[in-house]
Amino acid sequence: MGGRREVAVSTRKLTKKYGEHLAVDGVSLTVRRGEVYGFLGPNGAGKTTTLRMILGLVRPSGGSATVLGRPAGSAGVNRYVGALVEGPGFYPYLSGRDNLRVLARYRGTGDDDVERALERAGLAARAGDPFKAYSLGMKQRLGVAAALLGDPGLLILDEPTNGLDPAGVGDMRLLLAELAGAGHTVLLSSHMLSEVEETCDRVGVINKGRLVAEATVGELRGAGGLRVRAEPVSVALDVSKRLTEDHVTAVDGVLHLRADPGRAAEITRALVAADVDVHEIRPVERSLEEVFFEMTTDEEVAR
Ligand SMILES: Nc1ncnc2c1ncn2[C@@H]1O[C@H](COP(=O)(O)OP(=O)(O)OP(=O)(O)O)[C@@H](O)[C@H]1O
Repeated sequence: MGGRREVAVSTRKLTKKYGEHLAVDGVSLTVRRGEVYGFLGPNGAGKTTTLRMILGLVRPSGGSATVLGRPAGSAGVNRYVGALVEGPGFYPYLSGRDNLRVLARYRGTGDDDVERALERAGLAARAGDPFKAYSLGMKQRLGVAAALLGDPGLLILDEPTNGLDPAGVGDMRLLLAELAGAGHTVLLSSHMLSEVEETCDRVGVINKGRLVAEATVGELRGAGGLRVRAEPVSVALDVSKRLTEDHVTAVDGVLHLRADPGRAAEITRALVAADVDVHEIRPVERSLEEVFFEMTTDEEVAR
């Protein structure tokens, strides 16, 4: 039950340091087979670096990643993985179709596969145009088409809606739904909640290199919270973090705890036991946007 065969991607305390900077800080996430998983976070949160480690393109400073039951980047595994991570090097003077044909040769697939990928990515009508004439959105579609070559079971797409207009975003949503319906697993990143909330089965939220939540969209939305005004704020923050495994943000001296509102009495007791004066503690209902904003707001900046 729930064994390795159910898991498409799993990372354990995956970490990447650039000098002293922790770009990815102990990320443990799980993508199940057949699901569309949204990896959500603001710019610079560490999404691309995490995806690159999962693909074996960047060596982790610590922790590990497993893809389809094998170590990330190990021989043979990438055959089952299609990826769009920062524009692949396309030849500017070749058409979209010919660019894909070159890649298809590497992947050991044929022209039928290229046509199917172009069709699925919504690029068939312009497949004969040179790459350099493509708009950003069309380049993005070509990147997705390239990821689809060989019909891999697992797709890893870094910001696939980047540069797409609203119609393009809608098309991408349909494509993802179609892929999921056909049994593919999709791991995609985005910095826009609205882009993942309809499409994704589950969401991992990353902020400043750390995974701050992993849940279904429904769970995130339903997740209760508590608003606490207490002094001294720094002690209240420490206690709250301890009680909620770090799921606390402080905005203007008010703490927002991602915790079951039913825990209000327990949390109050712990605060008082730490000599904190509790002025107010009450449950809060928030929209998904607020939940996301709270989880990804830089405490220091917001204060
Ligand atoms: N090769 C590198 N050398 C040094 N720092 C890096 C390198 N790659 C990424 N970083 C830093 O690591 C952090 C995370 O970057 P990353 O690109 O993974 O974030 P992201 O969530 O994908 O953001 P974006 O959506 O802007 O691409 C950033 O602070 C970035 O500046």
